[in-house]
Formats: sequence, C-alpha cells, structure tokens
Amino acid sequence: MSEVLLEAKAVAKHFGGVKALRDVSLTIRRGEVYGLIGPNGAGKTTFFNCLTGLYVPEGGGFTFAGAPLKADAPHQAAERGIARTFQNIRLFGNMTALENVMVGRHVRTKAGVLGAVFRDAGTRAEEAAIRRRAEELLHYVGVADRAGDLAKNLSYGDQRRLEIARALATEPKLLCLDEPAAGMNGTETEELRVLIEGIRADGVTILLIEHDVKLVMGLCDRVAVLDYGALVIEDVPAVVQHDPRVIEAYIGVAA
Ligand SMILES: Nc1ncnc2c1ncn2[C@@H]1O[C@H](COP(=O)(O)OP(=O)(O)OP(=O)(O)O)[C@@H](O)[C@H]1O
Repeated sequence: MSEVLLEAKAVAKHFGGVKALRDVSLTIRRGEVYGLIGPNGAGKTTFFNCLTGLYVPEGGGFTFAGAPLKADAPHQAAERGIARTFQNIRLFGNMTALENVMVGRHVRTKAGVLGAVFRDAGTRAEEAAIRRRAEELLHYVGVADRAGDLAKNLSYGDQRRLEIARALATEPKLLCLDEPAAGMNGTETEELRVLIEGIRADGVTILLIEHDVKLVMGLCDRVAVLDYGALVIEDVPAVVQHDPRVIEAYIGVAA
C-alpha cells in the first residue's frame, strides 16, 4: 500500500534557543504502522504536538489525506481524522472508563456536548448509540470488564488501553500513540502489540512513538529516527537498525 496519508514538510519548531524540530520532512502511507524513535529530547513529542495542533510550527506544515492541515486547533485535527494518546496519560480520573470513551465519541456526533446537556429524543437516541459504540470499543481494547470503574482506579496498562479506546472513538484515520508501552511489563507489552496490529488490520494508520526498540522494530513497517530535532533516516526497520548514524545516536546506547 503506497498511498500517502500524511506528509510533513520541513516542520520547524523552536523553544527559545532550542531547535526542537529542524525542518523535519517525512511521509506516512495509508495503512502502515510508522515508528518515530530517537533519544530523549529528540523532538518526538514536539512533532506530535505540532501535528495535533497543540503547537504551531514556525516553519513548514502538514498535508493530511490530500489537503493541507491547518493544525492550529486540536479540535480541527480530530475532525480531520487525527487522534492521539499522551505520554503522560490524560484521562478523566473521576469519570468511569465508559464515560471517558463516550466523551471521545462526541467529536463525531451531531448533538455534540451541548446537545448531551439539553436532551431531546433525537439526542437520547444518539446518546444510546454512543454508549453502545463506547462499550464495543472497551471490549475491543480489552477493558470491557472495567466499564463502570473510575478511570483512576484502573491499572496502568488498562489506563493506556482506555486512552486508545477514547482515541478510537473519534474514528481516526491516523492514530498517534505517544509511548504506549511505557511502564508496561512484558505481558502487557505483548498484548499491546497484538492490539496495535489489530487496529492496523481494521484500517487505521498508526504513528508510534516508542522507546521499546524491540517493539518498534517488530511492529513497524517503516521507522523514522530523530536526533536533536533532525531526521536522521526514514526506512524499513532492517535498514534503520543497521544504519551507523542510528546506532551512534540511539540504538548503540540500548544494545
Ligand atoms: N513546551 C516546551 N518549552 C520549552 N522547551 C520544550 C518544550 N517542549 C519541548 N521542549 C524541548 O524541545 C526538545 C524536544 O523535546 P520533546 O519532548 O519533543 O522530545 P522527545 O523526543 O519527545 O523526548 P522524550 O523521549 O524524552 O519524551 C527538548 O530539548 C525539550 O526540552
């Protein structure tokens, strides 16, 4: 599959004197799992933040699904079909697991959040559909048995899965996962791998930031390496793994 879903062109982002992204250009194809790796502070999360509209880049930009992305508002990114999870989990801790997913779903409803407050018959029917879909998604990510529990009481691994369910509730074309395996044990990481493969098989393209190099190399179709805000290489894992610049910048440290 070679159709381009996301193209980043010379994206630049500075924080004072820190060049967090130095003209980063990369291309994500529809249907692939694309890994974004690099040492701490390389600019991976900054790239996500520019893509999803949390930061406005000083230079360059994105084309998504064939049209330029005006990524200066997170809501717009979601409407265009880009969803993300966060490195530091951001759930509504005092809402149930089910409610957390239902909130994500409201991006795609006609009534929206206000409609959910002023409940007429149409809104109630829509609300029931939202609930059903949220239940399906909890089942899909494997936390259906925790639907009624407050998010803050879920295990770390389950919270990460719940975040993925909430992101999927927006029906994304591109799902961006920021270190989903962080803090997971071996079993949880393997379950995560299976889940990500399932999501891809269901037609969602995935952009994955992850420090677990084994997971990235085993799972991703292509991998990009950032170092000091610059793209070092973008290629298939077998090539990336053996590139001397990558070994020096990153993998050599872990090996
Ligand atoms: N809001 C901000 N204000 C100032 N500097 C920032 C901000 N966000 C990121 N930076 C800086 O930009 C650089 C890139 O950071 P970023 O968080 O994108 O790296 P990363 O590759 O995601 O790192 P990690 O793997 O540790 O999460 C770092 O030097 C960081 O200190």
